[in-house]
Amino acid sequence: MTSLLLNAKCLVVKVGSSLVTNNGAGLDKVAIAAWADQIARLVQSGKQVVLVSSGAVAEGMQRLGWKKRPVAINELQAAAAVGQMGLVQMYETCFSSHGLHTAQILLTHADLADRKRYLNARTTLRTLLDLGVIPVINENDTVVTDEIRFGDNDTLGSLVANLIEADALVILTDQPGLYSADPRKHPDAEFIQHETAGNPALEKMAGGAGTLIGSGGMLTKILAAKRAARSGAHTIIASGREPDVLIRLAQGDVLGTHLKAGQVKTLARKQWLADHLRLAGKVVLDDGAAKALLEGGRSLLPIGVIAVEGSFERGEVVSCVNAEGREIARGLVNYSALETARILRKPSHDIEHILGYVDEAELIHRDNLILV
Ligand SMILES: Nc1ncnc2c1ncn2[C@@H]1O[C@H](COP(=O)(O)OP(=O)(O)O)[C@@H](O)[C@H]1O
Ligand SMILES: N[C@@H](CCC(=O)OP(=O)(O)O)C(=O)O
Repeated sequence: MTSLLLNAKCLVVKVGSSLVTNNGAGLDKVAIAAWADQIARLVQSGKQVVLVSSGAVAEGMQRLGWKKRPVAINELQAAAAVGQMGLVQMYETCFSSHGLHTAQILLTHADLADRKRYLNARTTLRTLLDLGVIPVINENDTVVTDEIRFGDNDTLGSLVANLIEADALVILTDQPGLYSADPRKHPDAEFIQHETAGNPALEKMAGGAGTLIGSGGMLTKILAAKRAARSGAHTIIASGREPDVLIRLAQGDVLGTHLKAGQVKTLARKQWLADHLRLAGKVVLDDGAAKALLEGGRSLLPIGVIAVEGSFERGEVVSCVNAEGREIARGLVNYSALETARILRKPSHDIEHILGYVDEAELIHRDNLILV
């Protein structure tokens, strides 16, 4: 068995807060220099690497002399703004000693939910990679609030892997990988070396964050692997403290937990639809429409919709639920919630008569729809 990184050309490497900041003690210069050194060697060997780094809040707290993580969102945002300066300074210094440029990219959920901004981010990232620059990504903590933030960078890492259609996502953390239970609480837990990403059994093994510095714990890593697998990316969860971990993985050594992407790759546009973490609204389908989507691969017509919820606009992503309320698909709507409420249960040839105009015969075209 060889490492899933052996043949990967384009990778996303994510490093967690506890690693980057030495458990909140301040930026770990030695560790950061070691990852930069490894990434530089990977780039020199022809690979493309995007770095997703946490640690802004923890480093900001350290710089401001705050002992306790604040609860107030404005204080967290202030800490992130201070800490992000330290993070990028450190990465720039470390990578420039290898003759490599770095680029700071701060993303929010809204950036990836908006199709134009999503495509802009993708083009910029690809351009940077083609130029041999190392993009250093974090969430734009200063402008996001609790309801709209990714929160943990595992999720962000998987969305970035999907965005650039990376071959692998490497999540470096403070444990050697995934165990059958949190090893901090269950020292006898078994190590998981190989699994298929998306196996529901993994979610039961994974617990929350191990320290007050990290967020999300193993569960967000397992869910990130499931998400990344949809675009064909394998995930490796490994210890960032293991010497030369990235190099050894790239040479074929099996370190950490390898979560293989089992499923067929979803088209990039459909992947973008699936990656929406928050949806603008809901349409409830009758049984016939649900069947047409699930079994016939058909578009959703207004006649198959029995109710509408939320206040979405044309072009937003909505959830399609069956009569029992279970989500079966999601897609880009051609009509707003108000318009949909007026044309639901009606045949498409009546749309013009009801609304005074017609955009499309379908409420959601099958090219803009993904089953979930
Ligand atoms: N099944 C598990 N296997 C390994 N670690 C686990 C498991 N469940 C929970 N954890 C915890 O997840 C922690 C890593 O996640 P987290 O604290 O969020 O770190 P990071 O900042 O690297 O994202 C570990 O320190 C560990 O205590
Ligand atoms: N964007 C935040 C990261 C949030 C976080 O704690 O993520 P992680 O440690 O990767 O679980 C920061 O830079 O502080």
